Amino acid sequence: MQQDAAVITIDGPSGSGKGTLSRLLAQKLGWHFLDSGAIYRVLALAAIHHQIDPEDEDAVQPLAAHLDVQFSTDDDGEVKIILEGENVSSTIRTEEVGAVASKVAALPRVREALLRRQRAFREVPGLVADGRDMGTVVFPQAKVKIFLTASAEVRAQRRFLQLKNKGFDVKIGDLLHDIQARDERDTNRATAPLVAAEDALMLDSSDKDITQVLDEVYQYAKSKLQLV
Ligand SMILES: Nc1ncnc2c1ncn2[C@@H]1O[C@H](COP(=O)(O)OP(=O)(O)OP(=O)(O)O)[C@@H](O)[C@H]1O
Ligand SMILES: Nc1ccn([C@H]2C[C@H](O)[C@@H](COP(=O)(O)O)O2)c(=O)n1
Repeated sequence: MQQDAAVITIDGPSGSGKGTLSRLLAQKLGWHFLDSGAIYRVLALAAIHHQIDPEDEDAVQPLAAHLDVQFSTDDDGEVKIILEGENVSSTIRTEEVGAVASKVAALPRVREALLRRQRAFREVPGLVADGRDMGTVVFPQAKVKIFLTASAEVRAQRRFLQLKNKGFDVKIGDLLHDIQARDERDTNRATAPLVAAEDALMLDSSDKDITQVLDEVYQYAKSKLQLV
């Protein structure tokens, strides 16, 4: 039953490695995976396509409530995202879409409209949920909560390598500026700000590679959930 499914939440700022960690952890456990940032990014792209002002709550709320999006996972574990019939899996990953996502995400009625959609990902045997408010708002009853951080400079460097490898022409100074602006907006918004849940394990990944982070979180989750 959906309500019986265990949940592990992984929250933190942009580029801290939440997505990478959550995907690997879900694979290791054989659990489902929710990339909640992708939902906000898809909504941002829909707003761009429909020429809707991302700060106009009255216009964005109905778009969020009726968002025509499907998520599917292929045999290699790759997630495919279809918005209004179009494959947007890579388009949503640009910094431009990320910045608009951060604006639509600041609107309280938009967040409310997306709650049920996110909670529907909770299925047996379990869910690893990645975002900003997974442990505080969406799944406050989760037994395992992680708040993953890294310095802004380390996150900008990681994003630089990631985007370079994808063939994007980017400057590290611009990326650092974007990351700091996004941190500021995500942390200081009134509704569901980026903040660690009181019962979250705080983990700074600045000096750890992803294998170390995964191992630490896996051991912690195993002991909290009493998995063998
Ligand atoms: N511990 C780590 N050490 C080095 N690189 C890492 C580490 N964790 C993640 N990365 C790399 O950093 C980049 C950003 O990671 P990722 O996309 O997982 O971050 P994120 O927190 O999900 O960001 P966003 O919230 O913006 O989606 C990726 O290229 C990833 O491979
Ligand atoms: N649970 C969430 C997930 C994401 N957001 C917002 C904040 C981010 O700036 C933007 C894009 O997220 P990313 O893909 O970079 O993780 O979406 C949020 O407010 N709450």
